[in-house]
Amino acid sequence: MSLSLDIALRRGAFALSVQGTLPERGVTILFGESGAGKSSLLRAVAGLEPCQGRIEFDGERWQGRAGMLPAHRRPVGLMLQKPTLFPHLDVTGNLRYAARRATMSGQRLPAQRWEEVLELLSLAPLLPRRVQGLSGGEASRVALGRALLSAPRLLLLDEPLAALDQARRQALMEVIGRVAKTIPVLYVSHHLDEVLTLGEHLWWLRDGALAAQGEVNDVLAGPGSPLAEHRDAAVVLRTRHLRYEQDHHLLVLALGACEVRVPASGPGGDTPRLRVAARDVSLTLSPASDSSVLNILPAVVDDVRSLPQGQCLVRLRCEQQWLLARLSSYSRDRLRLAPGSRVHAQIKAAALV
Ligand SMILES: Nc1ncnc2c1ncn2[C@@H]1O[C@H](COP(=O)(O)OP(=O)(O)OP(=O)(O)O)[C@@H](O)[C@H]1O
Repeated sequence: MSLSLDIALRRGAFALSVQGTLPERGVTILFGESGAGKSSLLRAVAGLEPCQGRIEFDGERWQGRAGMLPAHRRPVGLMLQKPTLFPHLDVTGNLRYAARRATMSGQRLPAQRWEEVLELLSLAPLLPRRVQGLSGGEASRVALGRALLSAPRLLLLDEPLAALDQARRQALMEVIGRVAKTIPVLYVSHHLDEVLTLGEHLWWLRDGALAAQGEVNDVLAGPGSPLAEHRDAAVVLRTRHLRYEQDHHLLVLALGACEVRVPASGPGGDTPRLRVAARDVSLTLSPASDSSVLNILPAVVDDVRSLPQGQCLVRLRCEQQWLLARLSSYSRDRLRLAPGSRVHAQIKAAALV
């Protein structure tokens, strides 16, 4: 456990009260609707928002009865919703400031770190630029670079990709995912796409309190899932790379003892996270041998939840992981689906691109 907190704050009519612990590594998405209190919570952790209660990080007390550790002494890399760069410094000056801060706080910035961050975020062409002239996306990249160069032990990001186009979003999500292999990242978002691409853990904030927290799939598929009624309800399956079938351009992944085939242009590298939308999963009682569907996985129904407009959401246990299927209530009744029913989940490979 890295960050542990039990805090409360009040701003006008809004009250925040949160108890939680963050894992030692990985991206934890702080998810919730607009006004749920995500930014307030992030700012409180950074020391920018006075609050009551306790905040500890790696055994250090940042906030407690004895007082509050000032923001500049907390080893956090912070990127706020609106990147706040120093207007009197150019991009180089902004980045060097963060690197100096790291050295002052006793962290040693490895020599190649500067080059790495410039490379990761394609910052070299921006170095001589004044910050006033930067586009929103460029300013976001500089702000993230600054956060990374401060040698943080905890990265706090408030909607860091909001100003970026899709290609840059994808690239930066990869950068953040890589950083999160070594330190914890608390990442504010209300985009399901970011949850499914990056989130290993999820803190779901509703009306100033954590409605659920845990491993991303446990929350997404859990009984009070924030997304159950969402048309894009989905889970992320953890799989292992098995092989690439060149003839059919298919990547074969292991999901427990089962194989899953996904269209791919090449063998790929990292441990694949497989996003499976509930609406792309259909169920049969026996495994179809004459179906065009490539992925047919045995599963057991855990729960069936009725949704509006004659729909239902079926939660399945499949190779020790959760899977969701969105069906019509008509199909549920026709197949007599109930907790304990043994079924076969069909997932079209084309839906997994
Ligand atoms: N100084 C303040 N005085 C009064 N209300 C405030 C103050 N600061 C924040 N609030 C209110 O607290 C609530 C939570 O704000 P916060 O910015 O933390 O939400 P959020 O989940 O980050 O929202 P968004 O996704 O829109 O950024 C909002 O209703 C906001 O209006």
